[in-house]
Amino acid sequence: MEAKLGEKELKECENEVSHLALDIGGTLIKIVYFSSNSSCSHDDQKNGLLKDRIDAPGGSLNYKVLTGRLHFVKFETRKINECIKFISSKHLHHYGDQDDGAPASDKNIIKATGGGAFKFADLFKEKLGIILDKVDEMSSLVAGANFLLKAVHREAFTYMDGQKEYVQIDHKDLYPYLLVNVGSGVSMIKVDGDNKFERVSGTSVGGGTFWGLGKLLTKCKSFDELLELSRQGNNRVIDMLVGDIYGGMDYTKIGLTSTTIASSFGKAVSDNKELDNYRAEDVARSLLRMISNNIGQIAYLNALRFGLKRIFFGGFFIRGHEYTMDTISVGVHFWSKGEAKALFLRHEGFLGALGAFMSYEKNGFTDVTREVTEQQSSKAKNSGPIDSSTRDDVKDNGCIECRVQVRR
Ligand SMILES: Nc1ncnc2c1ncn2[C@@H]1O[C@H](COP(=O)(O)OP(=O)(O)OP(=O)(O)O)[C@@H](O)[C@H]1O
Ligand SMILES: CC(C)(CO)[C@@H](O)C(=O)NCCC(=O)O
Repeated sequence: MEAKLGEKELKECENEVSHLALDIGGTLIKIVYFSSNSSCSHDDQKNGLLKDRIDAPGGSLNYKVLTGRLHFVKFETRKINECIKFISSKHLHHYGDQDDGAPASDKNIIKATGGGAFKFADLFKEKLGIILDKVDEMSSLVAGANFLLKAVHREAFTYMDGQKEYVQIDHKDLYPYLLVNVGSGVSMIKVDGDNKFERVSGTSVGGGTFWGLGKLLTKCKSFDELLELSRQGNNRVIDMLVGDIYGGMDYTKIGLTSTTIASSFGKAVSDNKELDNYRAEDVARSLLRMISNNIGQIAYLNALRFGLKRIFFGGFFIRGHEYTMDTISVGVHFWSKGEAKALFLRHEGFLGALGAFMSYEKNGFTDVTREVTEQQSSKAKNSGPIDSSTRDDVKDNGCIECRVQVRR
């Protein structure tokens, strides 16, 4: 489902929109923007929401607090013109930083990350008159992940044997962790703190590989169709299992059961079948399992390399898909003998865009995380993070209710 302007969106145009950030990837463009319902009330000030600003040298007078929603929208990069139309129709391009000293044509500066911030800079200038202010992709991913993990309640969860369990994140015990962003390609980042990280590995066998090969092998027209097919398939039809090689037996000595995949797609060698003789469902299932297993294994090896116990998986490949998450989790559990844990994020695909959004902090937004956290603490009288109350399915387009502090 791609974004289209509906009545709801048009209504939102009436709200005050501030700050738009983009993550333009190899396959998908992710957009995050904030729309406010109202400015902060006197009560909010009494409740201490502005306390830090008031106490801070320079005071709070330069800032106002807005309550509203962070919106998440995505488009396919190959349909970048639809994205540009969307931004234009909602007038989002007016909501970056204003460079008052610049000539009129260069006034709107929008934070953007991902390779497309470089590749499409001229297109955005030409079509929307905006300058893309490039934010490093890796630091955006890390900033986005840290923000979600610290500020958004019920953001991280484990998924194993069909069981989803939300994980309460202890802020003091968050670092270090491994962030595995599965986009078109895969980046693995060791995160040690706010803006403290190192990209320790990567693999080109990622979401683009699954979608690209899947498209060729099954003739699927959309990524979701391919995922749906995979749900209905049986990988044992094409994958060669240990039991296929060992006459139905386990290879106990090295810890392999008869049902372990010995060779992904391996049965196709001896089956004497053409592609058409396989069900597309089974092909899709084997492919998803192969890619997910491989990512899980490389992630685990990197966690082992640095002694990391928690691995957070993000990127749009995950897509909240049960079988993908299950395969990755089982892989990490199997190889680490239960020592390491795979965790997933509800806003998995928007880490980079959120990180770019957070980078307005220096100029306009300040302490978004804290404001979001404080909103809940004033509501629920505890110091935990907010319940993100995501309205729609964040797999596609959605929003988080929150409070942000912006420069006047
Ligand atoms: N609607 C969709 N269309 C295309 N791919 C999708 C869709 N939904 C999920 N995906 C998966 O998500 C992947 C892209 O994920 P993501 O947006 O995180 O990466 P990207 O930013 O485009 O890539 P990169 O970071 O490598 O430049 C695709 O390769 C595909 O596996
Ligand atoms: C090139 C990027 C960082 C672009 O997002 C991503 O697609 C990626 O991490 N690819 C894997 C490249 C590699 O490390 O082999």
